[in-house]
Amino acid sequence: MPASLSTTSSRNTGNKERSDWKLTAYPVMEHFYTIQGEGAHAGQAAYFIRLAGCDVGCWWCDVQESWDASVHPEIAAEELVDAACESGSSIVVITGGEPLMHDLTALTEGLHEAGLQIHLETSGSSPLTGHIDWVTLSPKRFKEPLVEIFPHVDELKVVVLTRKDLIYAEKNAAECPAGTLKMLQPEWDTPESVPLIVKYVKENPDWRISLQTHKLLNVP
Ligand SMILES: C[S@@+](CC[C@H](N)C(=O)[O-])C[C@H]1O[C@@H](n2cnc3c(N)ncnc32)[C@H](O)[C@@H]1O
Ligand SMILES: Nc1nc2[nH]cc(C(=O)O)c2c(=O)[nH]1
Ligand code: SF4
Ligand SMILES: [Mg+2]
Repeated sequence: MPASLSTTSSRNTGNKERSDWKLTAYPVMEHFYTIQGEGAHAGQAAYFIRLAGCDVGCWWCDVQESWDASVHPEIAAEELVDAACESGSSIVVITGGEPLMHDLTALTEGLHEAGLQIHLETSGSSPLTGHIDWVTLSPKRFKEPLVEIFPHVDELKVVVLTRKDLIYAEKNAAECPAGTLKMLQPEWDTPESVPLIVKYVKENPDWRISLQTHKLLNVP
């Protein structure tokens, strides 16, 4: 294949050299148009790009089939941007897997060139790349966020199973900018966490509850 037609890898190598954004390819588990189910933008139509690969390993993760990038196809940024544009959405959510395992420079350049707003769902465990309009940080004890992400956080969303997670939520909130939206999200299969979260938010009203409403609506 001529060099001009070959795709370049999105692997997050820290290499700042940039090639044409259209040809940069990412391992993608799925991309689809749906309703944002979680957090501050819940209820808004959004195009989701779920990049494959995750090295965090949360045992309760609801998308474990995303972890192994090698079983998912590489898709060029141009195809992803075209699909997002054709959906008619004005918001694109980049999620995963752990999307920051990939250099998001090319993908975000293309999405912005198309006039789209870019939201990111991340554990913050790899370096932040690309230009993002809304950063949702969901920190994990299994692989802690890098401190460099904290100044960029718009929304902190902590998954709660037990009381320990509320302490972990406060520890992370202390690192985030003033004005960060602070969300507690029940782990889906741990309904016992709900009374704990309700009590906590009533006593600490600077926190809000985020529910995975897409699972209630039965949409992707
Ligand atoms: C699948 S993750 C992908 C993005 C990134 N790896 C992260 O963890 O933020 C997307 C969101 O779903 C949350 N999540 C994953 N499994 C969950 C579960 N079983 N219950 C509630 N939230 C969950 C994560 O904490 C994160 O906020
Ligand atoms: N509808 C819908 N909303 C979501 N918000 C965050 C999600 C994610 O997996 O990152 C997600 C998802 O998987 N589906
Ligand atoms: S960091 Fe995100 S994708 Fe990775 S295991 Fe945890 S919830 Fe799943
Ligand atoms: Mg999800």
